[in-house]
Amino acid sequence: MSAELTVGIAGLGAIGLHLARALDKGVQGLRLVAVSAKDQTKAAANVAGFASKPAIVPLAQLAEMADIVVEAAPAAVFEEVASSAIERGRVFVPSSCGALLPRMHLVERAKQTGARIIVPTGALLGLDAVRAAAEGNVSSVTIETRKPPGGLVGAPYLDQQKIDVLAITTPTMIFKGNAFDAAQGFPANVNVAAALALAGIGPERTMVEIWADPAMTRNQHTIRVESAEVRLTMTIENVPSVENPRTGKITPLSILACLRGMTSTLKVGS
Ligand SMILES: NC(=O)C1=CN([C@@H]2O[C@H](COP(=O)(O)OP(=O)(O)OC[C@H]3O[C@@H](n4cnc5c(N)ncnc54)[C@H](O)[C@@H]3O)[C@@H](O)[C@H]2O)C=CC1
Ligand SMILES: O=C([O-])CC(=O)C(=O)O
Repeated sequence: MSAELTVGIAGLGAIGLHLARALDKGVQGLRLVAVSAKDQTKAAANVAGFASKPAIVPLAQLAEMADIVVEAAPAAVFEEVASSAIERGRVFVPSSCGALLPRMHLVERAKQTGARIIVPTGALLGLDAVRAAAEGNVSSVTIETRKPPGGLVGAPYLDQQKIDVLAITTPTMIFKGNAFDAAQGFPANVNVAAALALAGIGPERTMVEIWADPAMTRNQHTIRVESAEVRLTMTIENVPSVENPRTGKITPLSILACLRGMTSTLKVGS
């Protein structure tokens, strides 16, 4: 491994811009070299004060410049970012990991090109423990997500079911099903369910409940795992980002910790 790994970031929103700023402040062994954005002028203004300005390039060019490509863009452009990184044998770090579930051929392709796909814990917690449990005999994995209604706005499932989420006045379960269907119906809201499914027993067997709760001020996720060896119950309460209330502020921090773990001498947690 070279002494320094270069990083490219697709998307400069709630996740990407925070991560870019943190990398620019200096992280041992990592150097931000390129970013992609929908609005180039805004992106140029965003990186204008950086100590080391990254190049602003089209999505597919990130993989030409960076060892690690972090995807932090809408799920609609996931495939373009993922494919270019995987074809070049890069380390691909997806935020929109719900978009990976129907594209597991990318994992097969990565085996051929030598790329790695590293799904960060993101807005969730405890995926180290879930992965450990999954080495044994797991009988069930569930996640219950509760968000303020504003954190669910725009989900295709709500349109299909004609649910006006902003009209909800009491805690209401708006979805119950498996992680695969949850990711399809809520592509910008429950990437956490996809990450949990990938860490544990897969998207068909991982069960998801999504609640719209007007009393909530945080995005809350509770994981429950039952296995022959262990019982896990874990809750995270995420402060929503100002830029995007669907996204918890912990997410760019989690990705930063994930990247740091790729170069650090001491790495804690498996
Ligand atoms: N894995 C996890 O735990 C979490 C995943 N997410 C997901 O991560 C992704 C990013 O989330 P946020 O940063 O909150 O979204 P955001 O909406 O704040 O930022 C996305 C950025 O991508 C930009 N963008 C749009 N089209 C683009 C294009 N063609 N090329 C380059 N940039 C483009 C937008 O202008 C925006 O600045 C979303 O898919 C979100 O659902 C969000 C929270 C947690
Ligand atoms: O999973 C997601 O896409 C986002 C989320 O719930 C959070 O940030 O709490």
